[in-house]
Amino acid sequence: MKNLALDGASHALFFDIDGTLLDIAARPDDVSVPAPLKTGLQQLTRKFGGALALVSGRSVRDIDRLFGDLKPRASGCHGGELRLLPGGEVFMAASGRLPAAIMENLKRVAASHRGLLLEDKGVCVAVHYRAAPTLGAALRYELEAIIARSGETGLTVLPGRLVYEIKRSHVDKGTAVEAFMRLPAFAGRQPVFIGDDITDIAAFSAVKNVKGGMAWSVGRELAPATRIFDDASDVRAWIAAEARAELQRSPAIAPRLETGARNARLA
Ligand SMILES: O=P(O)(O)OC[C@H]1O[C@H](O[C@H]2O[C@H](CO)[C@@H](O)[C@H](O)[C@H]2O)[C@H](O)[C@@H](O)[C@@H]1O
Repeated sequence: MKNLALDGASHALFFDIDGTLLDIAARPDDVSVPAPLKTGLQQLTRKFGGALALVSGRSVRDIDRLFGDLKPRASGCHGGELRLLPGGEVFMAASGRLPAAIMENLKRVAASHRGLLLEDKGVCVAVHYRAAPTLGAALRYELEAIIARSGETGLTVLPGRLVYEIKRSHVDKGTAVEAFMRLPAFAGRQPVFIGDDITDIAAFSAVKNVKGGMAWSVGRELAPATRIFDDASDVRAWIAAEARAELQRSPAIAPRLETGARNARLA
């Protein structure tokens, strides 16, 4: 078991979701969230004084669909959405949905090639090509041409795991981490970001800009992160061990998810 020696009083924890907390699946809706992961995150939220957030490319709405009652502090759409308080309001850090003309073109492209999947997440959009991996380079070219032809500035095509994300350029996972670090629950703590993908690099850089901040990658070296975990199950095992240690430290805390979510909201 990994002994990473984090201190609940002085660190803050940020987790990417797909490939970090959850195993990669064929389609976005095929992932499953093991119940022990939810209770583990709930215990860690308590241990770290509420200084824990999920920072994802998924929308916050989708995060809540997956994690149910947990409703953690979260950023969705690669920094485009922010929920700064557990169970609180979701703020749009990016300016609204993508223009209708761009959406139409993205839908046309997705429909014209077998194996492409368009995921409309509101302030960002994903075009998945996991089922058509050979399309990667041509698809990127086509998506960038759509953005360029639209005349719309401030949009980026961000490559991820067999996916291209179309998002506003002024937000990313790094700006999301910075927003959380300004909150009282996080301020003065040393942030740790755990992620597996190149879309996490902005967040890795953001935590490394804070004195004592640490960037930990999953499954591969991803500078400026250090590879710590082998895969998502390794991350989940570490969370479970940390959660067990926290339960032993304060056994009076009821492990039921509902209770934990309420406690997290108070943190
Ligand atoms: O930033 P993350 O929390 O890691 O989210 C990144 C994207 O994850 C999802 O797509 C990826 O995972 C799918 C399920 O395993 C997989 O089928 C797909 O190929 C991956 O790209 C999600 O659908 C996206 O919206 C997220 O941006």
